[in-house]
Amino acid sequence: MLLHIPEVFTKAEVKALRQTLDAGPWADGNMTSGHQSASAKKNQQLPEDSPQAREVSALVVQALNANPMFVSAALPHTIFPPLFNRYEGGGEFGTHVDNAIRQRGEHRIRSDLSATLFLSEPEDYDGGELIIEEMYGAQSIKLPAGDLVLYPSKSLHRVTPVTRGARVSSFMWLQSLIRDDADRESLFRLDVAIQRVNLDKGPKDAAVIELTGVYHNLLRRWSEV
Ligand SMILES: O=C(O)CCC(=O)C(=O)O
Ligand SMILES: [Fe+2]
Repeated sequence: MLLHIPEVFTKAEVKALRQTLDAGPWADGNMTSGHQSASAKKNQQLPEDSPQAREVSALVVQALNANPMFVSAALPHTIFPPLFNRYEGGGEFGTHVDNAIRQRGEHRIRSDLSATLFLSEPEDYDGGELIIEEMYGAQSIKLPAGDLVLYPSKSLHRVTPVTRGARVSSFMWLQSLIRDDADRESLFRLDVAIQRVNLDKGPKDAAVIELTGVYHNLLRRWSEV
């Protein structure tokens, strides 16, 4: 499932984050690539240990953990520290699949989900669409600054050349409590449905209580903690 999560950050927050990021020591983007994706990648990244990357990375994780739609859809186990990239002057990222395992120091995660948080407004650059190949065909994603797209790490994806302006974003991987995409999507849809019934009938309604029990019992069966 591919999910658009609006307004992870407000416009004012994006502006402040961008001020920090833009002052950082941007470098060639091939520092986090696997062998195949390195040949496909033409962009810049902030070194993960730079103070700017560390500061904004922590804010991104904090905002995501406080975002109910993100938590419900991703059911995060561990979010690998978000990174930052910039494409300009024809920069692009050819078709690739993300590495299955990410390691930093002694932390190792399996990448179940990938996400891009857009930090440039779409009208400020041409190109830079994130094209994700899904079962039903390719989806082209270009979101307002502050919005995020969440997608299964197993999907082939690419970023089209940026021919005007610059596209700055935060990109990240996470391990989910639920490894299987279909199981995770079912839990998300069940949660959304429970919230709707809850709004309609209130939290003491027998159906809401029963369905909430089913949600937690499925989570208990399927989660890896
Ligand atoms: O820039 C993006 O939106 C995606 C980046 C990406 O696919 C990657 O770094 O693996
Ligand atoms: Fe990727």
